[in-house]
Amino acid sequence: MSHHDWTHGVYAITDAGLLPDDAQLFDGCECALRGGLALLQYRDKSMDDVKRWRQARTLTALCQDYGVPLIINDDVELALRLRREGHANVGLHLGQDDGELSEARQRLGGQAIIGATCHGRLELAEQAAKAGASYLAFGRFFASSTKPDAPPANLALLGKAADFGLPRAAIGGIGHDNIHLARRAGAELLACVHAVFGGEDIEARVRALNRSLSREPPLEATIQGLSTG
Ligand SMILES: Cc1ncc(COP(=O)(O)OP(=O)(O)O)c(N)n1
Ligand SMILES: Cc1ncsc1CCOP(=O)(O)O
Ligand SMILES: [Mg+2]
Repeated sequence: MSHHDWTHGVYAITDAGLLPDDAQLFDGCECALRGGLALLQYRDKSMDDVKRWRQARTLTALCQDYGVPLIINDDVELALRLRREGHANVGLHLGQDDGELSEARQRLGGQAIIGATCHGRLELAEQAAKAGASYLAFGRFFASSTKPDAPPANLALLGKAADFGLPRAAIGGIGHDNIHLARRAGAELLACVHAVFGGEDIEARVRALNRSLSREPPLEATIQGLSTG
């Protein structure tokens, strides 16, 4: 677990429409993990607490096998319950309407990974950084079939967000054709639903995304290379 670098790479997010039952969810996530993930997020908007607990618990154990953190979307109570069971690899993602980040930080402790949605707004990123966020998520950058009405954001924002000193996640329509653009603009984490889970051979899809990323080093590495080389 400790050697895993969660701050760079593909950040896969589950979708209950694309992975409609336990078997498809667990199998799809295992394939994605085999392809190489920085982070996996469990995103399920249902009110079915029994299902959510069962699925999140199994995904936690699966992620542990691969040394990858599991991020719970929206639900601090679920994340807390898993951490209290001893799953130190569980984190949380909070949007602007999902509760106070500072309170979640207090409850989950200093070690938990907590991400924050900042849409296209640097002032939200500043607030989230001050409240104890571990990473800042920006977007949507491209058209998204998963969340078409998410507020749009401009890629130039990612460069401006470097000063917060936290990993930047890009989300919204990220896929094979544009992942390099989000990386080049500064995103360390490339968050995808459809590009990972929206087709056959999930492992191959993640491997292809990783190959695109390896051809496009992080912005800071490029700048450092230019200044030293
Ligand atoms: C990595 C990442 N970034 C943004 C979001 C969106 O969070 P939110 O605005 O709360 O919207 P929902 O996902 O809850 O619909 C995310 N989940 N993950
Ligand atoms: C949850 C969320 N928030 C902004 S866009 C989005 C959905 C991302 O899904 P996709 O990668 O399929 O566009
Ligand atoms: Mg949310």
